[in-house]
Amino acid sequence: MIEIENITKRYGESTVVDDVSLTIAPRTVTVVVGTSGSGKTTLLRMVNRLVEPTSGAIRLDGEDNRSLPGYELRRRIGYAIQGHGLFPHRTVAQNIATVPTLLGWERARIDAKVEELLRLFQLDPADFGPRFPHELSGGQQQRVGVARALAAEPKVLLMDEPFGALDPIIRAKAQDDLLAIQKHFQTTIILVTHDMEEAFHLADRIAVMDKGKVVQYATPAEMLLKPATPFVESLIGAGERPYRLLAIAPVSSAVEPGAAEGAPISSDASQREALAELLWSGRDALPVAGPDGAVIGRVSLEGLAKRAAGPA
Ligand SMILES: Nc1ncnc2c1ncn2[C@@H]1O[C@H](COP(=O)(O)OP(=O)(O)OP(=O)(O)O)[C@@H](O)[C@H]1O
Repeated sequence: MIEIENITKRYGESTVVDDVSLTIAPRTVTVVVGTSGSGKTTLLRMVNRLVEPTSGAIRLDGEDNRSLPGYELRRRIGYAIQGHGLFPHRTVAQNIATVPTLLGWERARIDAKVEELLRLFQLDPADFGPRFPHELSGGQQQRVGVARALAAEPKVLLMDEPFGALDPIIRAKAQDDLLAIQKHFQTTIILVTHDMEEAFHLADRIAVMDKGKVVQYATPAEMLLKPATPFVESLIGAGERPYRLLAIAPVSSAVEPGAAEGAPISSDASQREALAELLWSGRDALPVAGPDGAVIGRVSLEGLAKRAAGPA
């Protein structure tokens, strides 16, 4: 659990993070979105104390993040940034081993971890381990950057526009990989992006920042249903793409197990029709009827929000 309590950061006269409070549940993905300069990066960096707050407190599992020296805190918290930040003169394996080495892990444990991570990120250890960063594609470098951030098995991973430099197709793949890995390691992730589609795809909860303040902190579905301010509404409405994606996909490909109340929707209907019905009726989920009329599962607002943001 991460508790951010009344955190403020001022530089001279300007308040760049203004009295922000957020509670982040363990093993969830929280995405911070907002316009450029709204304070997203500053907020993130106060968690691992790359930036010291002017006032307020941050607790990790109940422990104030000032109870450790900054460098020690940063060994415990993974940090991945845009452009990956790999050491150019170290191999991929050495890059991933950076923090475990600092922590004094035994060689065999480090080697096993490097191999496990490379495999998880679908990079053959024998082939990629000995390479240098410039011998990798952008997408591969990014994966190694995230693998390095996870090497010491941090409970918390901070990510600042980690996929910003990737083209849209690789980006969608990288996001899916991240979700799989987050589930595997049960990591708590805070990720900063300016991309709403990315936010909807990845987030359990989204924090929208505007001028240093968090103006809404909610699940994607809640945000779709009830944007807190016109600014949030404009962010959500920014792209037609999610709705187009929903319009071309049938409900049958979004069916989840489970029950829901009320009249069922046909599995042949479009996901956009299902979304319209959900929003219109204020329900979280609808039962889905198969071709023979029998209920085969449900379609949920949460599930559709994720799909709308996902790859086509
Ligand atoms: N060290 C600093 N000294 C003075 N002002 C700073 C410093 N760091 C950041 N700022 C200012 O704080 C504000 C918030 O910056 P921050 O990087 O947190 O925004 P952001 O939301 O992450 O923006 P972007 O999406 O453009 O990266 C900006 O106006 C920035 O100029």
